[in-house]
Order: sequence, then structure tokens, then C-alpha cells
Amino acid sequence: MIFEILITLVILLFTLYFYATFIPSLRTYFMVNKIHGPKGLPILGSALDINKLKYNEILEYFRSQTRKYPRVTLIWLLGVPMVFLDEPEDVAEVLGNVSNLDKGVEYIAIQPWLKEGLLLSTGEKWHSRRKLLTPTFHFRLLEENLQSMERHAQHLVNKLCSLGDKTIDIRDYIILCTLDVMCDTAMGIELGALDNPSLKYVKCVKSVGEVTIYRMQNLYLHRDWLFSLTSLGKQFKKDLAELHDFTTKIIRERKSERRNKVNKEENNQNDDFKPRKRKAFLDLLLEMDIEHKLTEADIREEVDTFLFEGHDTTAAAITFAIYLLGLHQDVQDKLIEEIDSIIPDKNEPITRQHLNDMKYMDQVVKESLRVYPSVPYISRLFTHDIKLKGGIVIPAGANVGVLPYIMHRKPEIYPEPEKFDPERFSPENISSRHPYAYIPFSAGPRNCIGQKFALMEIKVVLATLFKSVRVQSLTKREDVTVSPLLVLRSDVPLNIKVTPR
Ligand code: HEM
Repeated sequence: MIFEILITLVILLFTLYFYATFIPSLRTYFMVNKIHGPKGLPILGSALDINKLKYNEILEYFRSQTRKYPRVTLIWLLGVPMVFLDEPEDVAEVLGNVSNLDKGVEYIAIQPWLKEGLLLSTGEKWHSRRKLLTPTFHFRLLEENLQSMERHAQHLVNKLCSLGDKTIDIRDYIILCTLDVMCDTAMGIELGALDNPSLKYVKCVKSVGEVTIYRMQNLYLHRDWLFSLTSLGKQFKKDLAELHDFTTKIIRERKSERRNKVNKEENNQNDDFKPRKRKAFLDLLLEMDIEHKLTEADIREEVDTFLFEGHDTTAAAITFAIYLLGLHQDVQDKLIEEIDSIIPDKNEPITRQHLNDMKYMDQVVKESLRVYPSVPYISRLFTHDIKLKGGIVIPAGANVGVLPYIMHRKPEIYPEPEKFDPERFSPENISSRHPYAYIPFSAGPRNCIGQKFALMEIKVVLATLFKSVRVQSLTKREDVTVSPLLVLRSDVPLNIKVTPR
């Protein structure tokens, strides 16, 4: 009897191990183990150490390990060989490599939400989608979104000004504003999140994001069957259904709007029907649907991807930029001087040319994204071996991580890395640095497709804000700790005061 119980237990444990952890091939195992790193426990690797960490200790943990085991660092985690790189030359080999484009295991947790949208798709699907979607980010189409960005930015500024001299934690205000911008530009709808933060959709976006991060850190929850047994998994399923239903509803409404438009145009050329001038990202996708290039499910995964990738990342960038400018009044003075000289009339709408002319603004945004890169962690699951300089081989089957947050803080590349200094991005200073030493938007074939859109939005919000107000940051820099919660977030309120100029 005892023997039978023991056998059952062994089978149960084995099944659990098989389903809850990963098993590398023997080839991967032996080859990857030539790379140095912390020893860890059998099977678990460093999982217990990592699970003990608070979110805001994770980046520091990886930084200390990459310092202790420099250049290429191996950390085992539940059967996954995680290899970390922090030399720009090695990062260029990895991110620039066209054979290793699959995303790392950490991204599995985002799959239920974004399915096989551009961020997560692989192989031929990714290639053809990337080719199909790239034209939607053509600068001419981006320009059409500028007005909409400025309108939402102005609404944000009015909201902040209406709070008088109250202390404002800007984090949520900016997220709600960028969510409004994304819903407007990606789906062509007015969500009104800034005026109504308790909207169900807004709450679900937040909770799904948070649970996804929890799953990413706790790799044993990566199997859907195990996760769905937990109360967190059940809540996640409900919230996710809400998000997917919302996007599906918008897609169907827009489809029927387009059908009506065609009918109306065919029936009455002189009608007072006014077609929408600006096309949302969704409209462009629906045009591809007519050409049978995309199905409704394809469209939904891309809209969800753009909504997710597009609002939280940009919000983090804007939030930290405002905070840093509020701490560094001299930089703020110089930025305001530039904005005033390029747009002397505050009522003049912002144009792409204005933004192109704002050279100092560009330096400020770049430096802010260096100090606080919105995406602190990028990873790939290797399908092919790579040989780095000096003969180090990273084999297929390794999960390779690149951490912009750590790379951007290497004192050898950026002396006094914690110092906020936009001069680091003056043309002279940039020219002496390796291009892969600065990677807030990743780099290579799988870089951020929305980079130009994001930079435009960040600059529009900053220009609109500093056209009318000055900002003073009240939270001390030494009190700010950050967590890699999919995007980088401050754990503490980022309190500011705004004063009309
Ligand atoms: C400051 C804002 C942003 C930052 C810092 C940022 C950063 C990044 C990074 C680092 C990646 C690579 C991720 C990886 O390989 O794991 C990425 C990919 C991506 N980003 Fe962004 N992003 C920003 C804004 C946006 C916006 C506004 C959009 C859409 C409108 C967008 C859409 C995407 C998509 C679709 C991908 C996947 C591309 C592919 O795999 O081909 N991002 N982004």
C-alpha cells in the first residue's frame, strides 16, 4: 500500500514538474552550462531567490548578477536557461540577428490577451504582419494623429490646472490620457478615461496588466490549466473576456459604420454625410479585411496589441519625463525657452515641423528614456546558436535577456548614470557611443514599430504642458524605486505641483 502511494506521488510530482517547468534539451543543457552564473538549486535554479524578491528588487538583482558574472550571465529558472547580456557589441549580435526572432518564455503570460498579435507572433506570420502593418506608421498617417494627440494633451493640462495648487500624483493622470489617445487613434473612439477613471474597461486593462506581470514573475503559473485553478486565474479570465468583448464590439460597430457609409455614398452623392477625415489604425486594418488580408480575429489581436503596447509604455515615458523636468528646473527653463521660440503663439496648433525643430526637446526625451526606459526587459528564445566575440556560444534553446535599464546604467558608457543630463544626447556625445548602448525601443528587425508614434505623442504632451505651465516635482529622487511591471513603474507617488505661466 505504501509502495503504491509512493509511486502515485512520484508520478504526480513528475507530471507537475513536467507541466509546471521547462525541460531543455541535453545539447542546450551542456552547451549553456559553459556560461558562468550563480549555481542555484537543481531544477529550481535561482527561482527561490527570485520569488523572494519584491518587484522593485528584481532589476537590482539582475544588475548585481551581471556585475558579478560579467558580459554573459547564466541564471537557471525552473528549467529555463536565462542568459543575460550587457555589452553593446553582444546585444547588437542578438537583437540584430534575423534567425532568432522568437520571444522569450516570459511573454507566454501575455499570450491570452494579445494572442498572436505583432508583439508575440513568430515565423512567417510575424514577417507578413510586420510587412503589412509597417505602412500604417508612415509619417503622413502619423501626422493625421497629431491633432488628436494635442487635443487630449490640452484636456490633460486643463485637468491638471483645474486642481489649483494641490499636490498631484501624475502617474494615473498620464495613463488615462494616453489610453484616451490610443483608443482615439487606434480604434477611433472617445473613451473619456481621463474624465471617468472608474470605467470598467479602464479597470480591466489595469487588472489584466497586473496579473500578467504576476504570472511572468511566477513561471510555475505559466501553464494555463494550473493558472485557471487559482482565484487569480478566474478573475483574470473574466476581466480578459471584458477586454476582448470591448474590442470586438468596436470592430463590429466600425464595420457596420463603414458599410453604411458606402451605401450612403452610393445612394446619394449630395448628402450632407461627412466622412471621417482622419483614419484610425482600425480603419486601415478594416481596409485590409476588405482585401481579405486579415480576418476579424486577426484585427482584434492587432488592435489589442497596439492598445496595450501603445498606451502604458508611452505613459511611463511621459510620466518620468515630467517628473525629471520638475526636479531639474534648469533643464525645464531651457526646454520652455525652446518651445516659446518655436511656437511663440500659444494658440497655434503644434505641427510636425515644430516637433522636428525642437532639438533640445529630443535630447530631454532621449535622456529621460535612458534613465527610465519604459520597457526595462527584452528577451528572445533562441532557435539557432549564436557565436559571440571571444568564442562564447549561446545555444538554441537558451532564453536570452537584454535589459535596457541595466545597459543604460553602465558607468563605463554613461558616467554618473543616475544623473539626468540631456547633454549626453548632444550630436557630439551621441557620435562617440555604440548604437546598441541605447535601446529603449529595442533595435534590429523586431524593434518597436510604434517608435515614431510614441516620440510624437511624448513631445506633443510635453510641448502642450510646458506651453502653459511650470512644473515642480515634490517627490525626492532618492525616494523613487521602480518595478519592472511589464513597463517600468514608480512604486511611490510621483508628486508634482503645476503653476500656470
Ligand atoms: C515610449 C513608448 C514605447 C516604448 C519605450 C516602446 C518599446 C518597445 C520595445 C522595447 C519593443 C520590443 C519588445 C520586445 O522585443 O520584447 C517594442 C515592440 C513593439 N511596440 Fe513599442 N514602445 C513604445 C510605444 C509603442 C507604441 C505607441 C506602439 C503602437 C502604437 C507600439 C507598438 C509596438 C509593437 C506592435 C511592438 C512589437 C513589434 C514587433 O515585434 O514586430 N509601441 N516596443
